[in-house]
Amino acid sequence: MPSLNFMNGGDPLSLDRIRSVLTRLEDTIIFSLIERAQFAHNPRIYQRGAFKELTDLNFYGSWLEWFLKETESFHAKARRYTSPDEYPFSSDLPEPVLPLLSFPEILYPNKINANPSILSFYTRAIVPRITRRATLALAASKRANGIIGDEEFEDDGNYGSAATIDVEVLQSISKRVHYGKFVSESKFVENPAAFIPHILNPNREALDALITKPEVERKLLLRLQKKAATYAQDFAADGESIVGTKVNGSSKIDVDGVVDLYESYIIPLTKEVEVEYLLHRLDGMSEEEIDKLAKKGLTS
Ligand SMILES: O=C(O)C(=O)C[C@]1(C(=O)O)C=C[C@@H](O)C=C1
Repeated sequence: MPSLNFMNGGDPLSLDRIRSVLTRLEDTIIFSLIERAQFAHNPRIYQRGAFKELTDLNFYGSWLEWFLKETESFHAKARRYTSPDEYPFSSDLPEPVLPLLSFPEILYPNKINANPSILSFYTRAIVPRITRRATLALAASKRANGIIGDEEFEDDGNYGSAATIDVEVLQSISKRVHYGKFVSESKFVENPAAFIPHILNPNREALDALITKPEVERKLLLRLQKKAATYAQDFAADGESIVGTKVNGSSKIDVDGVVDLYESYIIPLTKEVEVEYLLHRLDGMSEEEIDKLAKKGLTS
C-alpha cells in the first residue's frame, strides 16, 4: 500500500510528496472497490450477532469486526500500528514482536482516529451502492434457477471473500483520511501565524477555509472519474479495450459511486481530520512557545 517512507530521510512534510501519496492511494481504493463489487452486498456480515459461530467464540461484534480484529491482531504483531500513518479499527491489540522503529516525530501528538466514522459510512452507504450490480446479477441468475425469496438476492454467501476485501478497502480509506494530519501539519508550519488565532479562539469555519483548496479538489474529482472509468474497462486477449462490455450484465464498478465516495465522504472526512488536528496543535504549549512559533512564521 502506498505510503511515505518515514525512514528514508526525505522531507515528510513536503505538500507535493504528501499529495502524491494521496494520488496513489486513489488507485488502491478504486481497485479494492472493484474487487468488492464482484460480490453481493451480504448485509449479514455487518450485523452484530448475525453469526452464532462468533458468539460461540465469545466475540460479540459483527463478522466484519471479527475480521478486522483478527487481521489487525496479526498486523499489530508486525508493528503496523506503530507507524505514524497506520490506524487500527479495533482496540486491545497485541504488542509487536519486533523492537520499535524510531520514526521521526513529524506530527504533533494527538489522539485523533476517524475510523469509527469510516466504518459507519463504508458499511451503510458505500457497500450497498457498489455491490448493487453484483446483487442484481445474483438475483437474475437465482430467478433463472427457480423461485427464491427477495432477501436472498443480496446474499451470495461469500462472507469470507467479501470481508477480506472490506478490510483492505477500510485500511486504504483510513490511511488516506489520516494523511489529513500530515497535510495539516505541512500547512501549519508553512504559515503558523495564519492559524494560531483560530486555534486559540477555536473557529472551525475559519480553519476549514484556510485548509480548503477548491482547485485541488476539482482536479482530484475529475482525475478520479477518469481513473475509475478506465479501470472499469475490460480488455480483450490482445489488449484491445472492449468498450461497453459488461460483466454479468453490469460493468465492473459504479464509476459515479466512486466519485461520490470521495466527494461526499472521503474529502469531507479528510478535512474534518485536518481541522481537528489543527484545533489541538497548540495543546500543552506555553504562551512564549506560541509567540515564538507565530513570529517564526512571520519571518520565514
Ligand atoms: O491537498 C490538500 O491540500 C488537502 O488538504 C487534501 C484535500 C483532499 O482531501 O484531497 C482536502 C482539502 C483540500 O480542499 C484539497 C484536497
